[in-house]
Amino acid sequence: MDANVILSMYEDHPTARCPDPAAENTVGGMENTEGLAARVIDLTKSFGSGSGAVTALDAVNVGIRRGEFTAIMGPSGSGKSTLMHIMAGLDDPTQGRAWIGDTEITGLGDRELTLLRRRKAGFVFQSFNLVPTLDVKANILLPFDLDGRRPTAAEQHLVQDLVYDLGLGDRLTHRPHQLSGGQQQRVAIVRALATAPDVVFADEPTGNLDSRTGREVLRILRRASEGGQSIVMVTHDPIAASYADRVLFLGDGRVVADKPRQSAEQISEHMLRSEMAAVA
Ligand SMILES: Nc1ncnc2c1ncn2[C@@H]1O[C@H](COP(=O)(O)OP(=O)(O)OP(=O)(O)O)[C@@H](O)[C@H]1O
Repeated sequence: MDANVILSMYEDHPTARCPDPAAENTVGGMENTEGLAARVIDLTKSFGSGSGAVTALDAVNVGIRRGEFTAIMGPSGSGKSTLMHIMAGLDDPTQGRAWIGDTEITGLGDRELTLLRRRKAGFVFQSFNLVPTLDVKANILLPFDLDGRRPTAAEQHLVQDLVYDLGLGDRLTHRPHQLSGGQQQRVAIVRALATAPDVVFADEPTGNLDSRTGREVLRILRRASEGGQSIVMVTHDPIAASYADRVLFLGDGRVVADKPRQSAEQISEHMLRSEMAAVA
């Protein structure tokens, strides 16, 4: 893994900005925007052009409530990762607007966006993993280092608790290549939560984990949301999604259902029904 790619999550991320978002500041289907940790309106994302063009997102409106654990589900190719990348300010929409907290990120300069991401957001993305030249401890403390500060006493406690809960205590001096995929994933999770960011974006955070560790991660994410952080998690796993307060289902680049907490059985049933509808 190229260290520059990983650092780019926290450092300047060169992207083409949405030049002049023309949409009115009315948020379809969203209540009071003050309670939202992140939101997007009329979000459209296309890749390619001409006959090869793909519409990954089609006029999506989503608000992520503060202190809520939101799961995003949907068939492969439905736009989950694209939505999360744009919400996290790691990619730009073709059209539409996006906010983290009260700050609109579409049109924001690279430097401001970097600072905002660094201070307000945490990331667990499979494609953005650990810096290979740093040991586990340094990887975990990277967001603090890049922000030019040391963790506060409370943050040190939080990190220690997370390291203990996720069984990484005896791995702090190891480099990523000396860890299993699941251990690397756990380090990424500790790093994402270490600064207690307002919003954590997690793409398949339990994907590489055995079921016991996966449950521990989900409990930790739930606990973080109960403490007031917002969690946005893309997952294919109905059991993982059953830990969330809210489940958004995407289909063909649109939000096709927005449900309050569901059991794993209800989620599986919904997924099955929508997959059958798609092939009918
Ligand atoms: N960089 C890209 N260039 C071209 N097409 C892309 C690109 N990124 C995504 N797409 C297309 O956009 C659509 C949505 O992709 P996305 O990765 O968001 O789906 P997903 O729901 O996260 O899928 P999965 O569950 O398989 O990870 C897909 O058709 C995909 O092929």
